[in-house]
Amino acid sequence: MSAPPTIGVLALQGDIAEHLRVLGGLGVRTRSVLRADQLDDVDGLIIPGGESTTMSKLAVRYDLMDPLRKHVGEGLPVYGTCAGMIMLADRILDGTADQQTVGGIDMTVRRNAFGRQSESFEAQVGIDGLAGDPVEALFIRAPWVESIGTDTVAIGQVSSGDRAGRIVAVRQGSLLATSFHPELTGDARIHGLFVDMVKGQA
Ligand SMILES: NC(=O)CC[C@H](N)C(=O)O
Repeated sequence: MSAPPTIGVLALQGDIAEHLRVLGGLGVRTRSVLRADQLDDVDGLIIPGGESTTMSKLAVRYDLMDPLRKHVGEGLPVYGTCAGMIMLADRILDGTADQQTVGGIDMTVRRNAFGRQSESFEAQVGIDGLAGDPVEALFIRAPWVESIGTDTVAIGQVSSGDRAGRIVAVRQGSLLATSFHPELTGDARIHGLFVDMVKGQA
């Protein structure tokens, strides 16, 4: 049997521990990534939820922005949740003037699109390719995907209510992003999908 893959969590800011915990339950090796050279040691990377403007500033300060772009360009599988989704977007709306992203997914993402922290909510989201019930998705000052390019696949949309149809999960090649936080709701299926992507099985 081949060794389990090592999946890193970008540890600049955000809900790092929660992702490490879910990954640990899936039998992969994990490590926190804070330096560019650590990117060479991982088979996949998660960019957590948090605050994308802060994460962006810290990535620049820690000399991680260009190395992250390089690894994404070379095909490193990366999964971004919420602020992590924003970090993976080629284009953002309602960002701050100096806000940079790693990019990689051909999409336009609107920050804080679902409203303020007090308007955090849960909704059921069916994810294409995921067996079983829809995911109980938790949105916290979440972005939505305003538009996607031809190579980007919308794999999850809000199914009911006044946000029905909003794209909240996308995949483009080895990159995956969700507006919501499966690391906080105890449903490991999306992390499982990402582990399969890292293994080249999805
Ligand atoms: N829960 C989150 O990750 C919130 C994201 C945050 N609103 C941002 O713009 O970065």
